[in-house]
Amino acid sequence: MTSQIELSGVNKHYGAFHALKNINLSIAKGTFVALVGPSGCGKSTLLRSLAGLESISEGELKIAGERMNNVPPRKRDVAMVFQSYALYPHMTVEENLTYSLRIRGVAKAEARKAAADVAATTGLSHLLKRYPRELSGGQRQRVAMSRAIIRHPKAFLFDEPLSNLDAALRVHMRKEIRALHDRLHATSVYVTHDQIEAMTMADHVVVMREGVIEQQGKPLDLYDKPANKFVAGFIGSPAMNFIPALVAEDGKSLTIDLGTVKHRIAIDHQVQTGRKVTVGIRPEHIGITAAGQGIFDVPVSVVESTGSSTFVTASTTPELTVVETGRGTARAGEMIGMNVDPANLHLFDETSGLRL
Ligand SMILES: Nc1ncnc2c1ncn2[C@@H]1O[C@H](COP(=O)(O)OP(=O)(O)OP(=O)(O)O)[C@@H](O)[C@H]1O
Repeated sequence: MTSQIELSGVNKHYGAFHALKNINLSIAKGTFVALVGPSGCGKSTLLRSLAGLESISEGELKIAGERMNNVPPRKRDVAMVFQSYALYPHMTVEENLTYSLRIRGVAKAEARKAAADVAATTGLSHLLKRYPRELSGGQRQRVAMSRAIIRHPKAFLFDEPLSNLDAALRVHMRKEIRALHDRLHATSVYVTHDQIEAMTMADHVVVMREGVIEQQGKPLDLYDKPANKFVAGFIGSPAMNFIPALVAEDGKSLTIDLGTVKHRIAIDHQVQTGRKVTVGIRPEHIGITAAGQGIFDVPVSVVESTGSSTFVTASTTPELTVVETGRGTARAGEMIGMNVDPANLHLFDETSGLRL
């Protein structure tokens, strides 16, 4: 498939600060890509570099096959949708939508027709005469998206567009944005610090840390086979449990260290005997049984239920979190047994953090 956006060896320096480090990323036409990572990892810088709002220090950026390094933002033919909406407060919805066409010389009647068409797609037809202050957060976000759509850009660039909305509306809007992307056969790059948003919306997730792409791939591939401990801890909620361990002399089991107690658990592939590793176990991959019935027993410190699922914290060192479906059976202050399937264990080198 042809690449709509292609970054090769991209670096960005802000003075002495190295904000993007050797970024290589190829985005096929029609793909929805999410850039995720903790605050300050460089995801906004990367998005702004695509838009031309930041210049890149080294490397090459191509959009639809054309080198864009020195092309000004307005000539890149990409549309950015911001968290702050960036609507003109003194203009009606219709004027906000037609403005970018009008300044490009499109005739008034044609621009109004385009606005009406886009508004029909985004459910804004009845709001065209309103001012931004007369709209809800979700409606303003829809105007911001409509304003991007009306230009038929080569790519949509979203910078945390849902951060200002409440939880229920976020869930609704993420479906709406994804549906729009599909309907328009768009190419979208979406920045978020919310890994659930990234996992549910994107075809391709790019996980960044300190200016580096730590891993990129399909959402569930990142969940199933995180390349390192950082990605393992970042993708998945609640976060993966990490336990220090030593590979036993048979190379097929581990001694995990839970503070005061050590336990032997089986692994499903051979690892060098005596190697120090970190074992990762997702909270949803631990089974709870009665004490004495599992592979090992732990004391329960906290039980939190949302009704549909129950979060159990074991007061081991490090603490372990387990998610059970439904109300669960664990009680704070009691002992429980834990079971893990060796196929669900993730092993990382203790020093490098890389997957084994
Ligand atoms: N104009 C600038 N001058 C110097 N440093 C900057 C500038 N803009 C950003 N940075 C630094 O570059 C790093 C990456 O910033 P960026 O805004 O891309 O992070 P982010 O991943 O989008 O974070 P957040 O989720 O908090 O928005 C940060 O450490 C930031 O302090």
